[in-house]
Formats: sequence, structure tokens, C-alpha cells
Amino acid sequence: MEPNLHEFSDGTVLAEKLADQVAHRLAAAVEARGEASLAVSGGSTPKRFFRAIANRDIDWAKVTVTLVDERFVPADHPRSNHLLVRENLLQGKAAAARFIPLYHDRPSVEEAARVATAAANTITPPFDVVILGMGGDGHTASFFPHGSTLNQALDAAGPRSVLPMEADGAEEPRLTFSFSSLTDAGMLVLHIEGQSKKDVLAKAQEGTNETEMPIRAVLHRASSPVDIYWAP
Ligand SMILES: O=C1O[C@H](COP(=O)(O)O)[C@@H](O)[C@H](O)[C@H]1O
Repeated sequence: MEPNLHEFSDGTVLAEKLADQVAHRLAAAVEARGEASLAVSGGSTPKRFFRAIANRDIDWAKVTVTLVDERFVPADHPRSNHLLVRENLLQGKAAAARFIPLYHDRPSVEEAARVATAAANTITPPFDVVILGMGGDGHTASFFPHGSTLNQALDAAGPRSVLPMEADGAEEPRLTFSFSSLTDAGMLVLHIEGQSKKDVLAKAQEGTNETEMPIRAVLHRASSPVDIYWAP
């Protein structure tokens, strides 16, 4: 299934349009099932989207928010994705949402991943909405090139779980939802900005080696259609 590319004039317009689509999907899930789930990425790209969606009129008390991946750092650390989400998404109306963190204060990232998996299992699968990002090295979530648990993480037949991940491209150990947890979402978005990321995307679409560019797994074999949101 070829991804659908949605291009916007700038990042602010993209953030508003994406917030509209995500809000619509979450509201429909709340209407249909009485609950909804949203898994978001960290990094620098999603901040405008977080601020745009935070005040959308949804019954946020029925929405569970989590992260597709996290750095193994406490929630007050400047590199924490939880901190980013708390300061930008879980504000205004969205402050009523339930948040499930991936970081847990345990002696090792492996133990934290086990606790995170148990907590994540309280979310009814599949996720209603997953928003992925992409690094300049072709990683997405914390599926890093040559990552320590990459084969396990990218196994489409693997369990829904949170895995530890270490890689040369990551400053600290990571926690990441597995491929199977993310890629059957009701709405699966890859949100990227800038020409350099568009070039990385083009390179990823041309080749097949997922160990070199793990984003290829999402582009080539996600079970849900992938919507790419891009702005210069
Ligand atoms: O490390 C991470 O990087 C990617 C991309 O981040 P960006 O700063 O280039 O937008 C992100 O998708 C991932 O969640 C994050 O942990």
C-alpha cells in the first residue's frame, strides 16, 4: 500500500490540519466506544501540533495519551518526551486526558520496559491514532539503525509491547513501542518537516534495507495506510 502524501505551505498550517483530522478521529472513537487513544512522538517536530490539538473540543477525559517512544530519563529531564507532552499537549482542554508514560524509575531500561508494557496493556488495542516522526538517520519511534533490539522491535508477528533500545545514534537508552503495537492504528501518520527529511524519505522509499533505515518497515509493511504530513 503506497503512503498518501499531504503537503502544506508551512508547519503552522500543517499543525492545524493535522489537529483537525486527529480531533475528528478521537471524537468519533469516543462516540463509538466511550474511549479513544492517541500515541505521539517526541523530538522537535510535533510541538506545534501538540499546541494545536490541546484546545480542540473533545471529551479529553475519555482519551488516553501515550508516547510511541521515550528516552530513559526522568520526566523532568530536558530530553524527556514526557516533559514535551506535558508542557505542550496536556494543557488547556487536553489536561483532562489520561497519560500513560513509558519511563519508569527502575535500575535498568529493560525493567522499565517491562513495567511500561504492563501499563500499556491497559489501553485497548489498536491505537485510534499514532503520530510517528522520523530522524535524519531514518529512525522512527526508537527503531534506530542497527539498534540493539531492532529485529525484535520490527517483528510484525511480535507481541504488543514496549521494548528497550540502545543504539549509536541515540544519546541515551530508549523505550519504544513495538512495530506491531503501532502500525495497525486507526489513523497512522508520519509527520515530518523540512527538505532534508523529504530527501531522507525519498531515499527510504527507494530501498529495502530496514536495518539501515528502519522507517522503511513502516513505509513498506504497516498494516494500516500511512498518511505522510509534510511542510517545508
Ligand atoms: O528521537 C526522536 O526523534 C524522532 C524525530 O525527532 P525530530 O526532533 O527530528 O522531530 C522522533 O520521532 C522520536 O519520537 C524521538 O524520540
